[in-house]
Amino acid sequence: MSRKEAKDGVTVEEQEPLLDSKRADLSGRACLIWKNIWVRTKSGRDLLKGISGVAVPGEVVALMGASGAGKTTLLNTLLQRNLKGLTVEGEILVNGQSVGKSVTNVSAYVQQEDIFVGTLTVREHLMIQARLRLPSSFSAKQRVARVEEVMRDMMLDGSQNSRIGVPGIIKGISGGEMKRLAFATEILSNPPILFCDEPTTGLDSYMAMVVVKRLEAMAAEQGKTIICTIHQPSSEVFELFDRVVFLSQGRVAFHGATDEAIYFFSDCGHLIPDHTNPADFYIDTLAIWPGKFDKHRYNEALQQKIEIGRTPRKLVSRRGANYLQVFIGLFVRYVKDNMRNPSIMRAKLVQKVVMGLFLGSLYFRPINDQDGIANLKGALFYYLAEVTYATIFGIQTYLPSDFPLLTREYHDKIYPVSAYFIARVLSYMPIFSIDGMILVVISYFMLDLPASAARFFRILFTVVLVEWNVSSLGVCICSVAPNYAVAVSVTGPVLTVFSMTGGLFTNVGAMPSYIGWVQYLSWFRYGYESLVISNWDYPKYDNISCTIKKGKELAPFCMHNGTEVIEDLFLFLQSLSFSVHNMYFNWVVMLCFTLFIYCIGYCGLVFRAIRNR
Ligand SMILES: Nc1ncnc2c1ncn2[C@@H]1O[C@H](COP(=O)(O)OP(=O)(O)OP(=O)(O)O)[C@@H](O)[C@H]1O
Repeated sequence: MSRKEAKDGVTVEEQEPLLDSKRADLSGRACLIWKNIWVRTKSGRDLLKGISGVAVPGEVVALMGASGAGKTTLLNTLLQRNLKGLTVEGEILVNGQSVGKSVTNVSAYVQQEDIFVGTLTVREHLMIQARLRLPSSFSAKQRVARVEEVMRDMMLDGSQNSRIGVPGIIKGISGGEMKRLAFATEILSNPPILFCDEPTTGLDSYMAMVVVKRLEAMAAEQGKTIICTIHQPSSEVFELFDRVVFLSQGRVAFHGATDEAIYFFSDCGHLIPDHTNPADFYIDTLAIWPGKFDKHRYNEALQQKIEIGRTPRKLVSRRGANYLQVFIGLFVRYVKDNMRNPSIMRAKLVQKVVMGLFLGSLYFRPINDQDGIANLKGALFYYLAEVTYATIFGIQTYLPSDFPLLTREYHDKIYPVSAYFIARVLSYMPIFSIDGMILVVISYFMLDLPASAARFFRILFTVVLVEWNVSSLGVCICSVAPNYAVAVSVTGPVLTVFSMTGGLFTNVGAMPSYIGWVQYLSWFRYGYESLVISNWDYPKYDNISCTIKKGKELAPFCMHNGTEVIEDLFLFLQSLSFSVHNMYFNWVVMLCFTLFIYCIGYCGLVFRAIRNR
């Protein structure tokens, strides 16, 4: 874009096309215009009042203005996001075409808040993002090459093997590196338009300068159209922008080249004092006189640009990765995250070793009298309780924190919710199977359970199935509940009800019919019945003495063998159709429940993700 000096010393752009036809055909370029945008709240308040503007390839446009001027509202309107409860009128065109919400296909959005999976390294994060964002036609080699290119572009080579970290929780890369990583992530797929919300917030002046210089270089070298909101830039940073849009009270107070601002303000009788930060001066001045720009010749030039920008040109949408590729990317991401999360991996496995040893030591005696029977009944129920509480609260501690990243990437059209959901569930599956197995393996012989491979595997599989059932409920509640606090508040009572109706604590056969149905939802019921059948229906327990308290007293009610124990338990549960034939039926029921509960969770998550745009 060439400029010439006008007679009055004002620099104006020559009337050349915004995009010549050759450049437009280079498909990677996009010209964005917005015309006569009105944004209104339900109560009738106008947040944006007929705003128009243009952003062209090769330029960085800064949206500035005092707090509450409407910068974020304009950015959201251009991006078609966060507009709940607002009505929007006006025209938004990319290369002369109205794209609506599909603006996502030709743009990337670097949001103010950086959200990453903090356990990954910079390189791992970008490799996974390359899998998620680059077309499936890219080979592994090409993905590596692209990642290395953006790391070089964003000067992240030095920190590529550092963990990203979570500010205030896990020490990781610096704030500046995190911001550059956010840019690197968004430019991987080489979008023609880049929106940035406050890209320098939280950075020191040097880092802010580095970030804006990178933006400037990307615009100049790659022909990107870059639009950022920015708050109080230093003079040096301000001068780096090609074009500034000053907003005041929902109107455009100035829209033009950065170096034209000084002439516009002096035309309006506001000469910038020496040693003053121009951005601060302009914003302070704007607050008191919105509306002057409408009559100024710079506005006429702007309107002409907008008209030229309306001419339809070719626009190539981003092609994404296929389903399998994004699924693999997400699965790798969450497996790595789980493996590196000490509370999920190490703490859980150590906990199960400790609890297995504790349980085995507590009931470490042969099952040869009535005390042994009572102990073993409790120990079998404890298996279910241990895999229930630790699993569900373990999932609920971490899963809700996935939601912000999920909604962001979902609305960026990087993957569908189903790919995330399946990958997340499958990443949890090995952990929430192995820990139950550890519990059983460690305590099995200490509890004097049947020395039979078939019995061992039946008990093991029953415990694992219960754990899968519990995991599905944990994931489901987190997917449906609006936040962690609600999820935990709902879970506590649900677990109490299910454990109470599981068969050990309550004579469920005598429960009133209006509440009795609850037991049919409880994995405690199905799991306990299968454990009872697997264990007690075994010849080992054929010769049990009627004594209690280490052979000193005779028990008032005596069970002489495992069959009598089963009969006694099933008598207690008689009207529940507990039966020795239910072993495999219970497994099928628990599997079906697991799948059904996951389906409910998935639907709830999709609903929440869609609403969160
Ligand atoms: N959804 C909404 N409903 C009602 N009012 C809103 C909504 N969104 C924004 N506003 C109001 O619109 C005005 C402009 O807000 P906006 O966030 O766009 O300002 P901003 O220039 O980005 O300010 P800041 O620099 O403080 O972020 C504010 O007065 C804000 O309270």
